[in-house]
Amino acid sequence: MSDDLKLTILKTLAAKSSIEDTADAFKNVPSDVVLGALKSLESHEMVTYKTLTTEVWSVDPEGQDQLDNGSYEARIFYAIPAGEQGVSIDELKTRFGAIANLGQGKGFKNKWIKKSGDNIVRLVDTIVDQTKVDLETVLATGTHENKETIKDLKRRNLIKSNKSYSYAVAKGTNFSTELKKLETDLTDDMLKGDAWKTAEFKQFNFEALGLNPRGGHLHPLMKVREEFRQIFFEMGFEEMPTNSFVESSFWNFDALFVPQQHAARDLQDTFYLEDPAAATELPEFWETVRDVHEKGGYGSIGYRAPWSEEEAKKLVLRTHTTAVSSQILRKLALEPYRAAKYFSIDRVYRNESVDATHLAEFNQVEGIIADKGMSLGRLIAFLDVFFKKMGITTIRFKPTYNPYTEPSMEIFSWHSGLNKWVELGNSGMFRPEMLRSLGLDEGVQVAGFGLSLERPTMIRCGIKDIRHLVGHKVDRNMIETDPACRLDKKTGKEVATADTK
Ligand SMILES: N[C@@H](Cc1ccccc1)C(=O)O
Repeated sequence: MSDDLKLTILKTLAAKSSIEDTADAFKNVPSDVVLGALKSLESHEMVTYKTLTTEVWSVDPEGQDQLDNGSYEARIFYAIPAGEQGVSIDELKTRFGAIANLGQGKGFKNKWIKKSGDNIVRLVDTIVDQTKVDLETVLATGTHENKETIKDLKRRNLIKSNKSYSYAVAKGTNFSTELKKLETDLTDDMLKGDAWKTAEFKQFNFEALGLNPRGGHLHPLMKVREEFRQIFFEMGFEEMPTNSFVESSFWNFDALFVPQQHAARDLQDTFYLEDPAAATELPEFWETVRDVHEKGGYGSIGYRAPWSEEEAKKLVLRTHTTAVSSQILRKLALEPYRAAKYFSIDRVYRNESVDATHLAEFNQVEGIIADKGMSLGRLIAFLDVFFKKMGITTIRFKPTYNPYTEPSMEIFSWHSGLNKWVELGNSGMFRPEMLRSLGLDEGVQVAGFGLSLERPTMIRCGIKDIRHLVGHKVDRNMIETDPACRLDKKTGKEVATADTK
């Protein structure tokens, strides 16, 4: 804002005590510039001002045509020869086109012309083209004293209005012809002397909008995890507590009827703890588990191989969240029977070499459904609904082997982007060797399924390398801008689905 203009305003006020209309006083200054200067002076109470609004009319192209060539009604009038014969309506239409009707209408109203059979004849000898006269007035003065005329011309789309603003200005309570420079900061220089006592400070503008703060963004894994949680809750599941990454081999393997000689227990697959290396004791029912491994039971012949208590005590970083499910099922077995659905989503560890599709630590989404009469058919139906809720509409199953489930099924989904079936997870009906030795009643069937959290997240966010989901490899730009990574906290839902990516 130029101080010059402000000074000019103040000086004009000093001389005249008020400015009636800034449009007259500052002809060449645009009104928004004047307004800026006035606002600034007003904030220091040096002036007060009132806004004056004027409506200025200008001639539209159609009005300009009538200014140049006469109004439509005048053109029609002059096209009609004097005398009783007149001219045929058809001929006027051919000569004047669309404006013939408009001109005739106005001519009838003005009593210049009348209809006679199929012809139009004159009623008067001479006319005054009032429309043209009125348009000339508007062109010259920006308005017309007759408000009805303005209305009529506007209705006929011959003129249009433009508002212009100017201001009436008077002296304010702090009026002076000098501009004070207001301080914005209290400085240590001011404090060293007496300047702070007399300094005048600029007021804070509490109306100004601040910059939008850079908010946090959810990590894609957290986002997809939240979606899964919501789906589980919607479907009546309870969340299992999963706070311990370290479990005994007993819960991670033995209670699940994984034979002690199984390849998955090898050092290549499982991280064993060094210190402490072993759990001090096994749960009270460990002998039941030992017996089913060594000798069988519940219709099974067991593995008929030696089972070592020491092996079961070894502490491991849990290789799957089923190590948590086994404990929940044991708890359930000790309570009076009830149907139950549990889920967990948490970190597991496997001794894998890391590449674009493998991490040594990743997250599992796991669900178990315990119910009398639970069946493979119900599990398939359930998984269908479950994955549909994730936007994954096409799934299919392939038989597989797990030591703790029979039958077992791998879950595949059709990935339209990759144009192939991708494996999503694993599932099955827990074996009686496991359920009965955990203490669950005969007749209680338990279905389970597990999948990685990373795979659906990669599909969802279009991430090709799983390593880009962890640590410093996470693409911050993607997290901040990819709508798939923006989670609506209320609904937990997102726009993109596996099929649209
Ligand atoms: N634990 C299995 C998943 C699973 C859970 C429950 C039943 C069947 C399979 C895995 O790690 O892949």
